[in-house]
Amino acid sequence: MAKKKKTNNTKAKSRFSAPKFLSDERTKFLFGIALSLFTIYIGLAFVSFFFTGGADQSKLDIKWLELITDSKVRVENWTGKTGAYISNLVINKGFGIASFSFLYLLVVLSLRIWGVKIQSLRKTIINTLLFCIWFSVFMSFTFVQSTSHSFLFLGGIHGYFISEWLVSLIGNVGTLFLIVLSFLTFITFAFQNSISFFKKIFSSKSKTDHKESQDFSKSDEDETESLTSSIHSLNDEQEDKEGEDDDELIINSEIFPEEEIILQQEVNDPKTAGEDLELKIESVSKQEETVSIQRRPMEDFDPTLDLSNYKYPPIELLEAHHASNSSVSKEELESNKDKIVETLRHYKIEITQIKATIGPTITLYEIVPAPGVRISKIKNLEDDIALSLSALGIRIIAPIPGKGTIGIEVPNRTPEIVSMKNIISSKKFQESTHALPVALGKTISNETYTLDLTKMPHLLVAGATGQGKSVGLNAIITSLLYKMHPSQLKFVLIDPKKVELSIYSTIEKHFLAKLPGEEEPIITDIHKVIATLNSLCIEMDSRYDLLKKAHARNIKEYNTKFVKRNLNPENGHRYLPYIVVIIDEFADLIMTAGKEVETPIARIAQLARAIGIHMIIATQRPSTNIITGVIKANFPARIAFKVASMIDSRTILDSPGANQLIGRGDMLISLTSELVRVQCAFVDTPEVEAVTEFIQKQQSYPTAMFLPEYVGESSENSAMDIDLQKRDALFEDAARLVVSSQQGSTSGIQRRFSIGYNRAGRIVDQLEAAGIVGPFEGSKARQVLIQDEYSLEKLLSNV
Ligand SMILES: Nc1ncnc2c1ncn2[C@@H]1O[C@H](COP(=O)(O)OP(=O)(O)OP(=O)(O)O)[C@@H](O)[C@H]1O
Repeated sequence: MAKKKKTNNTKAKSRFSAPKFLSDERTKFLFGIALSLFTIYIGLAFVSFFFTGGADQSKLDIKWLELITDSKVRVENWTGKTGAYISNLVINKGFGIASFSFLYLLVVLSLRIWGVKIQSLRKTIINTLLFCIWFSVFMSFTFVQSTSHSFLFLGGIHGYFISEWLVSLIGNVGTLFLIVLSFLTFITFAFQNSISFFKKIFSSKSKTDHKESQDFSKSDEDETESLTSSIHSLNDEQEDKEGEDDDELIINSEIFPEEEIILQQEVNDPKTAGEDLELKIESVSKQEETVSIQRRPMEDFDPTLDLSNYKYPPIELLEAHHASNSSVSKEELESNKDKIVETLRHYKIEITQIKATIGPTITLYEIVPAPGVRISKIKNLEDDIALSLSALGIRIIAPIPGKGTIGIEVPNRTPEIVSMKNIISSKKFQESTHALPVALGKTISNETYTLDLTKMPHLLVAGATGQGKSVGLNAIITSLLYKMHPSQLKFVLIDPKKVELSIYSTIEKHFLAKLPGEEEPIITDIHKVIATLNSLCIEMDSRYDLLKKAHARNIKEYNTKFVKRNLNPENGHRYLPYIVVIIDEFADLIMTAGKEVETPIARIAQLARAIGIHMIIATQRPSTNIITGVIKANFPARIAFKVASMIDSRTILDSPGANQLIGRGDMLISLTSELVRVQCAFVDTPEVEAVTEFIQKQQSYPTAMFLPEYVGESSENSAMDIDLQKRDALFEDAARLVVSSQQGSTSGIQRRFSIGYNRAGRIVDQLEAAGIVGPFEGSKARQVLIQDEYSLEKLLSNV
């Protein structure tokens, strides 16, 4: 099977790839030069033909062979006999002055060889040829009389014959109509939105006919301008699609990397069972391919333009952490294998095959039990095997999903540190096309493990204290800092412990978002946390409104439209950066504020996926009163570091396993139902500081990104302070709205009366003071205390 794939793959490659010498840089270079010179030569020949064609004509009437062999024959054309001959052939005997379009084709071709892609080649060739044919007929038909005494056929012989034939067939009027029709057909197919262009021309024309508009000429101009730009943008879109196709081809060819195929082959190799089992050691390349950091190409409208000189942090800021790395010795592997086999035999379990895959901190022994052995029997021997190996953190996976083997994970005696440097520079991370790429560490087979945060779409991180949670969060933030531009990503950092995330306060103006008027970029105070989370809910609502207005289904579509300049900033549209909310000690928040934080978090978690707000919440207390059902339901992606008990593991992952981890960054990741064991990349505080310092030194935005203002509807800001004598002008109308709809939400009033959030908030406070709505209840709408309009009117007359 694997072989088949491989041959198919190579076949596909050979079918699609050009001969090797053609892709050679030197061949391309020389070919490019040759074609450019040839283009100039032909250009000169054509131009010269206009001046010298008459004089040369008689000399060109001899046979071609004679012309080139007889050196006595001299011509006036600046490019000699060849140029004169080609010009005469292409212009006079061919397409007339329309032949100049061939020069355009040659220029496009030369540029393509030099690597400059201005248009799709196929489209250019087809359009140019069609235009050339049409134009030559048009020129012949239009100027047939005026050039009858000249040596030059403006439409060439081709145009002359076709137009003569058409005139004889359908007459002058018919030919004229046909020429106009064919021109419109050409335009319609060459430019996709030309129909709407024409429609707009006609509609604007009819409008102006009816309306005696004074600035007639101005509006017309505008119209044309916008249409031209829409034609451009459409062309660009098409180009992009074609570009995407190219990309897809490359990606497809990378779907089955060779290493993987070889690996599969090994697994499928039939292996004879024997008394003395031979240990097969899976050789997984320790050093994954690394690449120098490459940046994504810029798009039409460049959201990064404000900080166009921004430099991404260089990889040298991170450390390699090589010092303590050592590999697992053959003796260690053999001895572990013997102990596993011995323990299993002790319980009368025979195995037919055993294979070891060495990971950075653990080694996976895969065994194939003899027929008839019950898998649950092996699963129950976890403790016995751990005892015989005298190792902590043995985990048995029975069976390994999709492999048909049983896995026994045994910690290595000397674990290796997986450095962030290695992970960031890995090809997999550098070439990842994820919208929010996160590099977490290495899997058991030494592969870099990356995630797309937008797909999660929220992440729950839990683990006992000291097991690597903070390092894990730093790894996530660092990998995002290495891949994203400040205009594309903002963090909201919430850290009740006050110390863990403070390291990032220096990049406030580049990468952080906070409430307006806040001093501290990292949110530590519980009241501010509540305000920030509610403010994020407002931001979420306003983003949804923008998406609705733009007819976009998600932030990606919206931003693409914005980048293509299809959305007008004057209508409130703006480039939407992704917002990643990181809460370091979630348990603290739930303990102190309970529902007040749980509700907005759940709301964001449920709805924010499409509009680019993603949450990562971390906790060291994985108990059910912290990770509640609501939270669990909304955080399908979870990471568990080592926890104390199986119950904790179940709370986080819905299955045991996290209690058997070895700590120091050893983690289990649950995305779907499957668990993946990954060694988290290690990034030390000085490394993070170096990265943030590098960013901080660069030009920044004037402030952090401001989240929408949230009116502190906190209970302390009580209704008692409100003076009802200074009621808002909309107070009574708002009261009627609230009572008739029986909904006391600030945003409802804001929308209904098209007023700002602050004013709507003040009105709601006044309504509360007047006893029309109840007190603030988190992000839920307030209770309406007046049931009918009659009671309301009575109350209003007394206020
Ligand atoms: N990926 C890793 N590789 C190697 N060592 C690690 C890794 N992650 C953590 N460690 C070690 O474990 C120690 C504790 O890690 P960390 O501070 O991240 O734990 P924590 O779970 O955040 O603890 P707390 O909850 O108390 O903040 C680190 O100082 C480091 O020595």
